[in-house]
Amino acid sequence: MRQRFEAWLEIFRRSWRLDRRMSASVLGLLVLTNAAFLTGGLALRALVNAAIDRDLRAVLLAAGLAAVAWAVVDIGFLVEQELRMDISDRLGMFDLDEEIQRLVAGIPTLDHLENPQYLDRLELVRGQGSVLVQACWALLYSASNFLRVLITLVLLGSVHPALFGLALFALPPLILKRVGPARARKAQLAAAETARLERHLFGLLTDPRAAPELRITGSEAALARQVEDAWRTEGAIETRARYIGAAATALGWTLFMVGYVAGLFYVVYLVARGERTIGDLVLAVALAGQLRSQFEQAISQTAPLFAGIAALEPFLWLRRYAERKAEGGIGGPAPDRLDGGVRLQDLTFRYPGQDRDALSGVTLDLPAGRVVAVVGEHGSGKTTMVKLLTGLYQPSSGTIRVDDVPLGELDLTAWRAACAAVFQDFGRYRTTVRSAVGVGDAGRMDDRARISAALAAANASAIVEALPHGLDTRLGQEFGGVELSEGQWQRVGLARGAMREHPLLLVLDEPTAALDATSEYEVFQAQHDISRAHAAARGTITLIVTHRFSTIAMADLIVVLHDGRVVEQGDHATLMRANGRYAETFRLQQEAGAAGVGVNLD
Ligand SMILES: Nc1ncnc2c1ncn2[C@@H]1O[C@H](COP(=O)(O)OP(=O)(O)OP(=O)(O)O)[C@@H](O)[C@H]1O
Repeated sequence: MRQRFEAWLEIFRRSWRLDRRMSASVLGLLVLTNAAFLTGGLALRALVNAAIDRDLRAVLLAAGLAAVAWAVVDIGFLVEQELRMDISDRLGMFDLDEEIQRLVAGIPTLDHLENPQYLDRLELVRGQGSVLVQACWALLYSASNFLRVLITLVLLGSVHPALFGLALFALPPLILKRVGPARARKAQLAAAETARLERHLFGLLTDPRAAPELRITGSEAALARQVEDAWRTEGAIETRARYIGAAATALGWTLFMVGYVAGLFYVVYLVARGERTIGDLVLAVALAGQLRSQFEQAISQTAPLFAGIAALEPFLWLRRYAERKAEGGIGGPAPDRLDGGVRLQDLTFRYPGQDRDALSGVTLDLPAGRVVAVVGEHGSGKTTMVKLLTGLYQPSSGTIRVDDVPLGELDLTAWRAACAAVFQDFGRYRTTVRSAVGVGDAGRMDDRARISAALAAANASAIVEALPHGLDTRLGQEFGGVELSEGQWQRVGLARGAMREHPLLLVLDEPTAALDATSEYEVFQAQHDISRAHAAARGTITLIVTHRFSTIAMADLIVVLHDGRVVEQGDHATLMRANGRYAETFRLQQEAGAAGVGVNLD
């Protein structure tokens, strides 16, 4: 509750900072319209009294005052609403939405991207900045509206104290109105996972890369049905919530109308008995009618308020989550060079929601300045090890030490800046070639000389030379650019990985899977020289993950993983002499290579 209050207060402060004049105008208009409303009510009473006394001058004066007052109420409301919307849009889009994006992008690890709680919250808060600000201002507007209701009740009470009772009948619509949004909020959260699934499946159906497989397998119709099912499930959850909300609202207003009609009948009864004047009846009819529309307005303004509350909860959750995650990222700087190396100590990691470890009790020394190859069957934990080494995930237990300093005590961002990586799921950036390569080192995105050097290191210069605008050629057919083959995309990815000069840890996770054997050999030869140069400059460790053994015989250390554990390690000659798993697969691959068949460690 306190956090919510502080969040609203913070939004007010931000509104104020964004546009003081406009914020002050909205506040001023809220005060002015209420004062005008009270004046209008009093003028109406004076008008009725003057009419009964047949005092024409007083009638004209009161009528003029009432007309001006009601005009200020109506026009003031319209202007105030416009200004409020304007602040909400500006602050929401340019400040809060940006903050949400910053929070999302600023989380230094990756595990949240697989955390359903995180993804569901993100779904609810994405692009909701304006809704949050609108809610915050709607809170003030609602307060001003209730003040107006109070003024009306005081005026009604002056006709007969029993008319105060009308306020009680206003409670049911207020209370029952909350049922709808509360239900909708729960329904949205319950349907968030289905909504994500629907978007994912729809994305697959419209993704040109998935299209060939879908067409050949003929599974588009089945996938489309799944999209439809997910959509229906999502729709059904939300529709049910809407029906319940509508029924509750209808019940609330019915109860209010019963009280309203009863109140008026009572005044009519008093007038019939001669205990009240016709003037009292006119006042009661006018004010009670206003009371109804005021309640309607006050309650309708609670809709943006509740929408804001629905977005505030995930917003605050996301903030706390990002803060907690960022805490792990504050630490010492990365070393300038590696002297000892990186040590994995009893390292265990389990993915969220999984029932088995992806890595289990791994203890391993990666000596500075060495080329280390990690091999193992599919699912043995190679990529997981890479993700832990680059700080993308936090280990479940055990430690990683960089020259004896636990990775957890280093500033994660600084450590990442000292790493360079090419992953097997490399990105296909549909931008210019310059950006697609340059993003490999954000600080040097416009350094054409560095980009050309990185392309040369990845044996990709020839690809760029053949493009119509060289480095400035746009990639990606769907954006009117040039489409690359898988192997060409992979070389661009390799060039991106080569952007950072002299990293401390260079990771190549299956970097050549899309290349033919000759290209792969060339890439590894070139990489070998680059790795040696890096090693001499900063003691860089090059970590290569691959299935093809022919390319790693030259590594200084080969680590064989099986089922998340290290089962063999040593250089090629040692492992061949040991005649274990590695030696067996190496021989099989050589024989298969001669026969043109692929063999992995599986
Ligand atoms: N994001 C994830 N969520 C849950 N489990 C995962 C995730 N990524 C990998 N795993 C599981 O962790 C284990 C290790 O996976 P990892 O990707 O590290 O294997 P790998 O050796 O790199 O495999 P490959 O050679 O196929 O790339 C596997 O059992 C895999 O199913």
